[in-house]
Parts: sequence; C-alpha cells; structure tokens
Amino acid sequence: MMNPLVINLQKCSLHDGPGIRSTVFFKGCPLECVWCHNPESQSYTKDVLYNEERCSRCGVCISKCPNDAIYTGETMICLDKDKCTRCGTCIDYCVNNAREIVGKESTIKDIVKEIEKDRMFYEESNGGVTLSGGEVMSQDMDYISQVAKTCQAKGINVAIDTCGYVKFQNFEKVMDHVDLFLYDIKLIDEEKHIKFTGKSNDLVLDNLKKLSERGANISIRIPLIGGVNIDDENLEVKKIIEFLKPLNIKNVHLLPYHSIGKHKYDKLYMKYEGEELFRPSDEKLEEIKKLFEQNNFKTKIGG
Ligand SMILES: C[S@@+](CC[C@H](N)C(=O)[O-])C[C@H]1O[C@@H](n2cnc3c(N)ncnc32)[C@H](O)[C@@H]1O
Ligand code: SF4
Ligand code: SF4
Ligand code: SF4
Repeated sequence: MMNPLVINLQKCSLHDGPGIRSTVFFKGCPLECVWCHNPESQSYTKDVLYNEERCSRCGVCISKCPNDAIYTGETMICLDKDKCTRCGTCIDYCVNNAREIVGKESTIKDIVKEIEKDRMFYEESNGGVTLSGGEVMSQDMDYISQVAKTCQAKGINVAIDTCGYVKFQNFEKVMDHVDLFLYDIKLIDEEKHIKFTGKSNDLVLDNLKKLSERGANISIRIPLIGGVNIDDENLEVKKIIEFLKPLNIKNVHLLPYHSIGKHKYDKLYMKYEGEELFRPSDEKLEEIKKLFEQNNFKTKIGG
C-alpha cells in the first residue's frame, strides 16, 4: 500500500493549535468546501500546478508530454487531467519553473524525523505537531496513528485538525495518541452543508458527539463565511451553540473567511465557486464571539 501523500510540512505554525507547531498537510479530502483555501489538498492523487504568470508559452512541455495531456488553450497552456499520469516530465523540461508537482509520499520515519527537528520550539512554547490536510482522518489510519504514537512517545504534543467526515473507527484508531482535536463545524443545516461542502453533516455531528462522550480534548473551529453561515439573526451560529452546549467542550475558535487560497484554483485548472462569499465585519465577529461567551464557551477569533 502506498504511503499517504504529503503536500507540505509547515514549520513555526502559530494558528494550528497551542504554541509553536509543525503542521503536516496530508493530501486528499472527502469534502469539497466552496471556500477551501487549500484546493490542492482535495484530491488523493498528485496534482500538476501551472503558474500562468511564469509561462512564456514556449510549448516545450506540449511536445515533451508522453501522454499528449497538454495543449494550447485560448489564453493559457491547458491540461487534460484524465490523460495526465503525473509523471513530472513537463516539470523537468520547463525552464521557467511554471509547472510543479504537489504531493509526495513520505515514510513514517522521515515525517517524524522532520517533526522532531523543531522539538526545541515546541518545548519552549508548549507547542507540538498538528496533523492536518486535506483530511488527515481519511488517510491510512495505521500510518497516521503510528506517526501520532511515535511523536507522543518522544514527548511531542499531537493535535489533529479534522472536518470529521470519516467513519468513527478512524478516530478510534488514533485517539489514544492525540492530545487535542481541532474539530470543524461548518454548518448545522444539512441542506446547506450538502450545497456548500458536497456532503451531509450527519457523520460530522455524530462523530463529534461520540468523541466528546469518550472524553477527547476538543477545540471547535468554525469558519465564519458571509453567504454561507452568517445571517442577521445569527440563526446558524445559534444552532451550533445549541448543538455544542450538552457536549463536554469549552474552547471555540472562530475563523473569519479569507480568500488567500483563491489564486491556487487557477493553478490547478479548477474554478473558484466562492466569488460571492465574504468576510463578516469585525462588529459581526464580535457579536458572534459574545454569543458563544454568553454560553460559557472560551472563544477566540482566529486559529
Ligand atoms: C484546510 S482545513 C483542513 C482541516 C479539515 N479538512 C477541516 O476542514 O477542518 C483547515 C482549516 O481551515 C479552515 N478554512 C478553510 N478554508 C478557509 C477559508 N477560505 N477561510 C477561513 N477558514 C478556512 C477550515 O474550516 C479548517 O478549520
Ligand atoms: S514549458 Fe513551461 S514555459 Fe514553456 S509552455 Fe510549458 S509551462 Fe509554459
Ligand atoms: S505530468 Fe507527465 S503526463 Fe502530466 S502533463 Fe506533465 S508530462 Fe504530461
Ligand atoms: S474539509 Fe477542509 S480540506 Fe476539505 S475541502 Fe473543506 S476546508 Fe478544504
């Protein structure tokens, strides 16, 4: 079996859990959130990225591609994703570095070795490692739980950043080796959840209840997205609060929408469907924060 693909191991991360952390982004996700700032993390296969600004349209990649997957479009060099085998030939021949491959197989040993390098920072800041993505909980869970177990055994704090859309057995496989779950709730309204993420939220909410019942340490993350879960009466937010109240959860992080991942859609030949979305005003964010605080949640704006 292939090891999971890693997109990137980000050092000195300050928004993916407490302290200074290294965040490992695994590739592949069962959801397709319209606003996702990491579109390169959605597919479970490698992707070829194309940077149009660097491309001189020399055509070399077209002639070198062994699968005839590249062709000239009206304004850019196009890719037939069905034909592309991610062999990397076009990347090797592009003198302008306009193409790059995303996703690299990594052994448990290599990942842990890389994580360990920043141990000093973790110790000084009460940080650690965060396993994220994409959706880390939808990967090979023997691999993920081994990474978590090895890090914990070395005294490194382990957090998991998840959308929760996986079978509960995946949580059971890893939870003994996890110090903190950063668990996303995007919407309670099921129809809207399907509309904006492509999937029902049944599993997400069910798993959260079960995790909480099992005594897991959980911080909730809620992306606050104008046009999706923000309204004048804060209806969706109030539903989230009512859902969380009976659970054994105290910490809530509100993540205001941003569009910094938008440019990546072009590079992946994907269409960004979130043009209408917007960041809630600072007043609105404070209003929502207050609502959570009134219900005894320790709430912060940001990751
Ligand atoms: C990329 S996701 C990876 C973890 C997992 N797949 C999830 O959705 O929880 C990491 C965090 O980024 C948030 N996020 C994604 N796109 C965002 C955007 N455009 N603005 C604000 N937060 C965003 C998600 O809600 C999640 O809390
Ligand atoms: S080889 Fe590079 S610069 Fe030339 S057309 Fe292909 S992507 Fe553009
Ligand atoms: S990665 Fe290989 S198959 Fe895909 S476009 Fe480049 S040369 Fe063609
Ligand atoms: S669940 Fe997370 S990684 Fe997956 S599409 Fe949504 S925001 Fe992106």
